[in-house]
Amino acid sequence: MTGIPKVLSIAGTDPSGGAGIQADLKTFSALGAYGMTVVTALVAQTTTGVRAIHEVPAEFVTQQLDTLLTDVPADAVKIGMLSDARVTRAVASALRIYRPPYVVLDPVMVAKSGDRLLAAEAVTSLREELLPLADLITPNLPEAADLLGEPEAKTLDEMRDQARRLLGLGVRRVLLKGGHLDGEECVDLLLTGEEEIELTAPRVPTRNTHGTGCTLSSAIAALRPRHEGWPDTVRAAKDYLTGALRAADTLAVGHGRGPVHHFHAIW
Ligand SMILES: Nc1ncnc2c1ncn2[C@@H]1O[C@H](COP(=O)(O)OP(=O)(O)O)[C@@H](O)[C@H]1O
Ligand SMILES: Cc1ncc(COP(=O)(O)O)c(N)n1
Repeated sequence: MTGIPKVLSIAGTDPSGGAGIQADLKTFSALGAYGMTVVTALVAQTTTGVRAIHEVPAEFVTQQLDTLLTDVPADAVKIGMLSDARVTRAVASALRIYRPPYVVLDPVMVAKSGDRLLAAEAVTSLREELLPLADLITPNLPEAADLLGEPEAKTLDEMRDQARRLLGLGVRRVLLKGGHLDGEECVDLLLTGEEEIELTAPRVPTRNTHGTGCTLSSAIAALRPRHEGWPDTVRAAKDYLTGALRAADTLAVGHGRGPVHHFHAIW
């Protein structure tokens, strides 16, 4: 495409600015995209964890989507926290109507603090209604295990097997993130149906990893309209995230797991 991509995040909030919709907008801006948002939940959270969640009614999520997308079509969409099954179905239904060219689904379930961001009973709707509409899903290891109803992968080989089984659920492409495994490198696996690609980055020695998943999925959505294909896009997005992690310790935000740092760069 030519021009500035208009990219939509459908997600929950983080007042500390490290994760959720706030992280998504920072990522879009840093990567030269025009950011738009549809809020699914207001979350009282910070670097130390989630205190409370105020859900947005599904009808109002639909109203936001209709209002926005009838005026401004999105060149790409990133989906994050959906909070419950009704919101999940509302988003699925809007995707069927508006058919954005690229849909990146980060199946957010549990915050790093351990708090649930998607009701346990909504996992079925996510799997059955939303997964088939996504061009790429970006689960971490606990999310992949939950989607498959299996124990969490502990090795790269187990990750590869689970990524293949995720494709078997009817998704087009899977980026299975390996940040939760130990090791000097953070290895993610991209399965496109045609290729299986290992994406490796040095593990940045920081505890400030709040918002890594949000940042990666947003970077993919921001970059996809201007890159050749998914492997190219995901590589560039991971490079951006690794840079943001390297810069994380220059920030001093909060008393818990601090956020990654978004800085402006030309990609
Ligand atoms: N310390 C780190 N250094 C470099 N990359 C990391 C680090 N921690 C996580 N990542 C990368 O950040 C992305 C998201 O990480 P992961 O922890 O797997 O998922 P989530 O943030 O959704 O829990 C992945 O690309 C992962 O490889
Ligand atoms: C609203 C919202 N969405 C997602 C996350 C997960 O964050 P992370 O990227 O650290 O896994 C979060 N903490 N809050």
